[in-house]
Amino acid sequence: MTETLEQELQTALLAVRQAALICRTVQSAITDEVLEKKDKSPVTIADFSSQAVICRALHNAFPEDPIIGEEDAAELKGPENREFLEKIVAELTADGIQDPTPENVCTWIDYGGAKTYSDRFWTLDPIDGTKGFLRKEQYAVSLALIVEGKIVLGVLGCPNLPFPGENPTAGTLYYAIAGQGAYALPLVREQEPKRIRVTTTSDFSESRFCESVESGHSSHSHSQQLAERLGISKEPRRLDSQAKYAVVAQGEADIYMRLPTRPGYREKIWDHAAGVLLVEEAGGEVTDIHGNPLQFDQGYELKNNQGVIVTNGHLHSLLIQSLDELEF
Ligand SMILES: Nc1ncnc2c1ncn2[C@@H]1O[C@H](COP(=O)(O)OS(=O)(=O)O)[C@@H](OP(=O)(O)O)[C@H]1O
Ligand SMILES: [Mg+2]
Ligand SMILES: [Mg+2]
Ligand SMILES: [Mg+2]
Repeated sequence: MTETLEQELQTALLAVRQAALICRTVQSAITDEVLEKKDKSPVTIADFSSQAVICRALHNAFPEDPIIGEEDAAELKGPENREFLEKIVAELTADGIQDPTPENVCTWIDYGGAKTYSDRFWTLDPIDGTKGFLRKEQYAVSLALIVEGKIVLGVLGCPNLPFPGENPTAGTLYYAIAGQGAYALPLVREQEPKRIRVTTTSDFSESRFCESVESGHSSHSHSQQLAERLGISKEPRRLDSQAKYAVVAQGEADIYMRLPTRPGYREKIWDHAAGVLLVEEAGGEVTDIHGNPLQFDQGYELKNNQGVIVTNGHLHSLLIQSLDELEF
């Protein structure tokens, strides 16, 4: 099946690159263009612009494919947010997108409105790590294609992760195809992709882990307890978004722990799908905190999973064993 994904890969790379460059422009200019969602989390002009351009591109190329995206245009349609919608329109106009009328922009965003599982669908996080984006730190544009419950293609745009040998502000575009490896290329220009691989560290005392910046997204106290128990002495690397998966996939850290902060929370598929394939294709391993595989056939949430553990593979089973002794 994988050899037939060339059109999907090219469409996804082009769309994520375009969206990531739009996000970068907005991030450099950002002032107070934020809406608060029902769950009190922030969403910006860049989140909506990114979802609009990616869904538009996917819909043009694959009109039958459902897209499970994080955002929707419901709030934008209210008169109280008309000015906010106009700012998105202005941003997309400045970026040379054709015909970004307010109606079209809402339609494009709502192409990402699928909620339930199907045999073939895309999942999109137009900006993962919106809080990082607002802090002018790390964030990612994340897109994955899931076929028969398996992630077959993942693309991750990380505008603030440097590509080795390039200007530090160049940013990196990552992708992986099931069975074909994980790759990185500079975000800003065409270049031969470079294969990336996880580390070979098998000793916790030499390992480094990464985790969320926000302790509301991943329990820092539990990861610290675990690190002490396993003899991990290096300081954790805290960064927002699926950039954490990229950092493990390219061997800059050995572990990414996402530990539940409350029992009822279920991880969203768009927060993980692209990153998971990237790490697996770079030779690493990803499960939930109980060692179970993440199930991407349960709708928009990882209903049957709790937390996420990502490693280079060598450290996985011991880490899961130690986690079993903690209470969540
Ligand atoms: N309680 C809880 N537990 C786990 N995850 C949660 C929780 N609440 C929110 N979210 C999701 O966290 C996404 C951002 O995760 P990060 O790892 O980037 O967090 S951090 O910014 O580094 O703190 C964030 O994604 P974005 O909204 O795309 O930024 C949310 O989907
Ligand atoms: Mg997210
Ligand atoms: Mg998001
Ligand atoms: Mg969000």
